[in-house]
Amino acid sequence: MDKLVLPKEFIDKYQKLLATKASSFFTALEAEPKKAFRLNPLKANYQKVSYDLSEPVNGVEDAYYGEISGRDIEWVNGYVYSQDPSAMYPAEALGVKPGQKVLDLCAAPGGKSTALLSALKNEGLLVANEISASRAKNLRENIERWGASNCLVTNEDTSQLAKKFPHFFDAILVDAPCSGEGMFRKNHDAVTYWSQEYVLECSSRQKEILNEAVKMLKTGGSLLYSTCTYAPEEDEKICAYLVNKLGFKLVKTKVNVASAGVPAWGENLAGIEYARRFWPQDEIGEGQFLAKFILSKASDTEENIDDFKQKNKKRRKKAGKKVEIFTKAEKELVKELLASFNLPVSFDFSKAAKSNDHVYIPAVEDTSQIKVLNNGLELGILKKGRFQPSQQLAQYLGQMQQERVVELQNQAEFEKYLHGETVKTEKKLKGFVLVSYQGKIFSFGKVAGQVVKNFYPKGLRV
Ligand SMILES: C[S@@+](CC[C@H](N)C(=O)[O-])C[C@H]1O[C@@H](n2cnc3c(N)ncnc32)[C@H](O)[C@@H]1O
Repeated sequence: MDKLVLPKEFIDKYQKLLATKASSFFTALEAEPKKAFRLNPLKANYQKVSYDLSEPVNGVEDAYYGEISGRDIEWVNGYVYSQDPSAMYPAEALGVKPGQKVLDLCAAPGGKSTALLSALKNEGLLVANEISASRAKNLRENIERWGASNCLVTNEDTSQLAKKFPHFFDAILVDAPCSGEGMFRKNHDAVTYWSQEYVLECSSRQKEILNEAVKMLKTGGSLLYSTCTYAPEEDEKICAYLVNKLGFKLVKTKVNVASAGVPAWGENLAGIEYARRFWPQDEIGEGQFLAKFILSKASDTEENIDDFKQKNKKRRKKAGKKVEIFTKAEKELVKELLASFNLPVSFDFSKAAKSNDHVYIPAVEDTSQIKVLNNGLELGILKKGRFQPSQQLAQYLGQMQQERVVELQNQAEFEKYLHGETVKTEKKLKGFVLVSYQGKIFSFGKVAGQVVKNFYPKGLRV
């Protein structure tokens, strides 16, 4: 990588803000970035990976320092997620519990969503939203790999989402779009976007997003605000906005590493020292800021919330949701395939629905008025009287030990499969099987004779 060249305005700003500590900040920005990964506790035997697990990330469950590749079987089958170590702390600090209704408002590519899904343990709901359509596609793929069944992936504008879910969530993560100063060390090009005007622009956008987020949180619910920038305008000052304008209270989190929020940068707000700043000189990871809040009292009256709900009901009626018949014969086809595999105890086929020939178990029943990329667990597609299981189902079944599996014999076979080619098998099986490599299930295949036909999705092939 080329040498990091910081804008003069940036240097002057942090020289002033950090005074005697500035030189250690600038020196740390020239050091190597820290790399880490999280394991996926939703998968069977999830700690059986080929990586060195001797250096855990302090205070983050199932997280370790080290580098992984997007070609590794562990990545392909969702056993690991590569993440900046300091970016692991916001989801940890939110402290969600299985069964809660959680929103990740700015979710792509999904680092924090996958951590929230691990914490939810398949119970409750995660709505993972991303405003950019291309980034939302990537989010969907990462969530599919994780193998969870309780996630709604949406591609919505925050205000539209707020209309849909008034005071609905127990916990919300706002990992806000920001000026990205914390990215400078690992991506030198990120510097080119930086200016003080951009910092202020980001700060206004963050307030707009939070104005909508508050409408979706229950009274007493938790909000975790995070950025990957050091700028006080986007960090402590936004905390002051949340407390002074939106009715939040700053609270302590279980994260006790890194540095404290700086009172002088946040209008001397009570509790700002509970916020955490991850500086590169803290030697944990790249840049990150986090603060946790409780919503003391929703500013809308209960009447307003009821009014919201009524309007939503009317809209749904107006949209005249098309009911698609999922016939008994179709259900039997799906059940027949599922019967060949071990299913998690939480699996509940009674909720299965059909839409445009796709069979799925919804995480949210009514999704009218919002753009949905994936709702719950996609089981597969009905095609000409046949049922073809989905990639998400293969990843979900990877939560359990399975018997109907074809194990690929070597790296060359694995790469062939990822490329979309068929492979040979000696196993006396017929029809749909799970395909695994190094004991890790990552796809469906279909056996005919001694050949495993490739069902790894075209969009994922490499
Ligand atoms: C810091 S990134 C999120 C990283 C993600 N939480 C993770 O851990 O992988 C911020 C995201 O917010 C999205 N974004 C920008 N404006 C938004 C808005 N108004 N509402 C929701 N998301 C927005 C960006 O496209 C970007 O993907």
